[in-house]
Amino acid sequence: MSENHFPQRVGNYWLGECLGSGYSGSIFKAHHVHSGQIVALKLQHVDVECPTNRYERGFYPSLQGGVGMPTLWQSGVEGEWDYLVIDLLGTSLDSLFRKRAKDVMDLRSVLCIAQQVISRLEFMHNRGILHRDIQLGNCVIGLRPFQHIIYMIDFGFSKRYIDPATNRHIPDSKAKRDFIGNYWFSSVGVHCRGRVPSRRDDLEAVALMLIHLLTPGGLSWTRNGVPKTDAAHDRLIREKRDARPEDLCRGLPPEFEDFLRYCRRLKFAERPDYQRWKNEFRELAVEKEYPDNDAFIWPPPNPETTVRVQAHPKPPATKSDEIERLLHGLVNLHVADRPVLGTRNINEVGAPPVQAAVKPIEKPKPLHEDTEGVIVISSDGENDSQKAPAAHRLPKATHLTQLARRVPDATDNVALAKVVREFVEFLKTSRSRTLTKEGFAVLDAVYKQLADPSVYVVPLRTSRRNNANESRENANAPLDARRAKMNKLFALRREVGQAKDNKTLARMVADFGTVIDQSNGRTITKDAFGFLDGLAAKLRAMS
Ligand SMILES: Nc1ncnc2c1ncn2[C@@H]1O[C@H](COP(=O)(O)OP(=O)(O)OP(=O)(O)O)[C@@H](O)[C@H]1O
Repeated sequence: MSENHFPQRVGNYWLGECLGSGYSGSIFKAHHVHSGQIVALKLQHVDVECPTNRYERGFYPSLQGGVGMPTLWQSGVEGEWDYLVIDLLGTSLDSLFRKRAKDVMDLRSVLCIAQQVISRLEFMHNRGILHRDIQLGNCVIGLRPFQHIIYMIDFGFSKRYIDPATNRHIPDSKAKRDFIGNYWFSSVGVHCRGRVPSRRDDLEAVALMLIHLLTPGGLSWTRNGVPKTDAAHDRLIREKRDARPEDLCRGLPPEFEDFLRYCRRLKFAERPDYQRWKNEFRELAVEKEYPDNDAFIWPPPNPETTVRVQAHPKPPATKSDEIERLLHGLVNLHVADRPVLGTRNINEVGAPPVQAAVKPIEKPKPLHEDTEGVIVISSDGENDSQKAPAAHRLPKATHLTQLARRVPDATDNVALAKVVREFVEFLKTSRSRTLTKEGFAVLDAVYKQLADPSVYVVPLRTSRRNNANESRENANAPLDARRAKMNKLFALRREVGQAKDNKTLARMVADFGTVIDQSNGRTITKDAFGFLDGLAAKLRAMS
């Protein structure tokens, strides 16, 4: 349909420049004939094959008032034109990304997109609506002063997943159905297996979109453009279906693979834990020392801090990769029952281990910093002559995970003191003061080793939902909460030297973990370091 056929005026609006055209209509900048208010007007001929304006109109009222949801100012049918008048918004993420000369988006921006888009879906889903067409072109930034907010647009494929008649979730079905969504980011379940879309699929699309932004050249099945034949579409479907999360996310912070796997494990009618994933991505941002908020700032401020991942498909494994994989496998191999530290008091400690344990093998340093699986952080500090020692330039998570794995083999207090000392030294040289989940895993392992290695212990780090409640409570008395944390850490630091046995130390480690877990930002303060230093010293003294 030629642009020349569009009317000059629709409803109370004069049409201006065309902002974009989709499958069944066009969007114009428009202004109100009386008030001059500038808006976006989505125009569709009433006879189009796919009358999405008609559907969209039905969803807007339920979405009004939500952050990042465009306001619907007017809608109707005039003559042969169906129109929606909504807020004029800014550029789509797709255009922003394409206009940029870089092949990947910076991690900070991607983490902001993750948090904001998950929030938008949480809002939509809470209103009983699925988006069903999550893609970069349907996420747009606001105009000043809302340029840091990402808006969701295009509800033409949306659907209510709560049946208004029964108030129940729509049923799953195995019946053959037409595909609704987009080629790039629609979930494997919906796109490749013909499943009925539900909340989990909106979220999986977000996961794929985030991974796409961080992958040079994008997800492999997006590289040949829109498939033009059935055969090309079938090939795309096969490629998407067969792509394993670990391959798609190789070299990315583990949160992205975890998120994709989480979405794929959700049951059809299950409510996703939006808060958990917003927290995961926020905490990753804090760990990377980005600002602790989700404001989308474009272009990214300098110096831009990026993670670069290896483009897929991965190159053939080199000899050193092979060796590294083998060694890594050996670290995880449990060939004998490991001796345990057990519950002991001062008089009992120091006995030699009853049985030789598998000696932990240090993961060899990567030969090249940009070797597969290693994140290279390019920032101002990259060429800094005061670089951290090479061992600390392993991804933080990997290093801490290795430490946690070594704890069960520390079968006497001297060995345990050595691991704790290494833990403290590592945390001290790390740029971030946040205790990550891998850091908590080290604490868990130390606690277990001190208390009773033979029983399962509840992880010290609680689920994010509890934590969110906690911070809400703390929001009423943030000063008190901070003071309580400082007092507790101060007391632990002071008392660790007086502990009489390993059980007491175990209790102190548990208290320590709980205080850090419940604090805002899970920061390791000076007293926290003091406690860990004291713990290492005490263990050595008790050997
Ligand atoms: N409110 C808005 N303000 C500014 N630009 C907009 C607005 N809504 C949409 N656009 C622009 O128009 C493009 C198409 O919009 P939209 O996706 O809503 O239309 P559509 O006809 O459903 O498109 P498609 O068929 O591609 O899904 C968007 O990618 C965006 O660039």
